[in-house]
Amino acid sequence: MDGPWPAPAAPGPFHATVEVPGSKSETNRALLLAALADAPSTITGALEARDTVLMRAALEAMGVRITGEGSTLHVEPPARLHAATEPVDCGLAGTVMRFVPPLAALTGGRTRFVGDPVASERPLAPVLDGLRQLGCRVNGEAIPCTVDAPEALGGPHVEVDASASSQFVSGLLLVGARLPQGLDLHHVGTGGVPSRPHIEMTLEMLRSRGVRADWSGPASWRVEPGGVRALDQRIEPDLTSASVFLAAAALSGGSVTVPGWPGRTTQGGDAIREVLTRMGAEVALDGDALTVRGTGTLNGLDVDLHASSELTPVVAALCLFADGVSTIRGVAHIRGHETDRLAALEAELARVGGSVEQTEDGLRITGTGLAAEGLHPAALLSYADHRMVHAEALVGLLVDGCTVDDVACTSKTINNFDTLWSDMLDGER
Ligand SMILES: O=C(O)C1=C[C@@H](OP(=O)(O)O)[C@@H](O)[C@H](O)C1
Ligand SMILES: C=C(OP(=O)(O)O)C(=O)O
Repeated sequence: MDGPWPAPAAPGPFHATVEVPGSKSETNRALLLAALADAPSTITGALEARDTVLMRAALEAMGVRITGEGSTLHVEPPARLHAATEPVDCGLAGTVMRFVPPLAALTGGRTRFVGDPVASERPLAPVLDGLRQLGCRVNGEAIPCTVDAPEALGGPHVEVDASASSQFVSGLLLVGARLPQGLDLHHVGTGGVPSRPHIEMTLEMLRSRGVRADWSGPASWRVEPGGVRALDQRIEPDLTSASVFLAAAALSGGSVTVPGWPGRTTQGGDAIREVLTRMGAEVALDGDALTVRGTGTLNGLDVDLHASSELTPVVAALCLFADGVSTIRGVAHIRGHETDRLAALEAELARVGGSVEQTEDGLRITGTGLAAEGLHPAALLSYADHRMVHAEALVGLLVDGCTVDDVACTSKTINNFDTLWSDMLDGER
C-alpha cells in the first residue's frame, strides 16, 4: 500500500469468522527440527509470512531441500548441514536470529548473519556466548555477526543469561541432541526467564521427535544426545495473531470466531482467553471454534504477561478503552522486541490522547471506557513492528480517522493483515 493505512472505524457490531494463519513459533521450530531429522517430513498448516520465509531460506542455504508452496511444506534434511556461503538474512525475526546460529554451530564452517537495520538492537549476545562456550569462534555481539564452528563441539555445560528472551534457551535446546554429550543448559541471570510456554513448546516438539529433553531445575534444562526423528506435523493457528481479531469483537460489541483453536497448546497466546474473560467479554470454546462476544462492558485489569508478553500490544489497546486504571506487569524484556514496545505503546496511545505511562516492568493505562471519550484521531507510527500495527488497528476501531504509517510490516507474521481486517469488519451485521 502506498501512503499511510487508514485504520477503519468499527461499523457497529459485526459477526465474523477469521481463519488465522499458522503459528510462527511452531512453524519455525518444525522447519528447523525437520532440517535435523533422520528422514524427510511434511509440515501442514505452516505459516507463510516473512519470518518463516526467512527461516526457510536460511535452511535451504545450509543444504536443506524444502518444496511446496503455501501452508504445506515437504522438508528433506541433507546428510550433513553445511555453512551458508552467502550471509543468512535474519530480517527482524527473533526465531531466525536466535535459532539459526546454534544450527550453524553444527556445520563445521563459517556462517555470517545479517538482518534489518533495527535487528542489531535486539539482544543476541547470550546465545552467541553460549556458542563460544561450546567451542565456536564468534565475531560480534549482535546482528551482524559471524559464527565459526569447530569440527567437534564441546559441552555439555552451558550458562546463559536468558532474562531478555526465552529464545536464547530455545535456540540452544533445539540443537542440544546433536552435541556430542548433549546439553546441560543453565540460566544464570538475576531476572526470570520470560515466555515459559515457548520453552515448553520447544521441549514438547523435541520430545515428540524422540529427543529426551526436560527441565533439570527451576531454570535449567537437560537434552540427551541422540537422533531427531522425522515427524509430520500439523501447525496450530497462531493464537497471538488471533488475539487482535478477538479483541476487535470485545471492542465492537459484535462477535469473532476463530476456527481451529487447539484444546491443549503450548502457545502463550492462549492466555488471551483469560484476559478477555476478565475484562468482561464472553469467551466460548465450542469444539475447536473459539468465539468472543463483546458485551458492551470492558473492565480494566491488573495482569502479569511475563509468560505471554507477545500479547502486550493488543492488551494495552484493550486497556485504553477499558473502565478504570489497568496495569500490565512482568514485561520489561519487551523493550528488546521488534522495537521498544513499552516506549512505543506509551508514545502511540498518548498520540490519540490516551493516558499511559511506562512502569519499570510494564504499563499503567487509564482507560476511557468504550465511549472513547477524550480521544482524538492521529497519524500513528508502527516502528516496523507488526504488533504495534495490531494495537493501532484496534485503536482505529473506536477512534475514527486514525492512520498507520506502515501496515505492510504486519507481513512479519500475517501476509494479508489489512485484507483479513477489512473482511472481518465487512462481516454480518
Ligand atoms: O520462541 C518463540 O517462538 C518466541 C518466544 C517469545 O520470545 P521472548 O521470550 O523474547 O519474549 C515470543 O515473544 C516470541 O514472539 C516468539
Ligand atoms: C517478539 C516477537 O517476535 P520475535 O519472534 O521476532 O521475537 C513477536 O512476534 O511478538
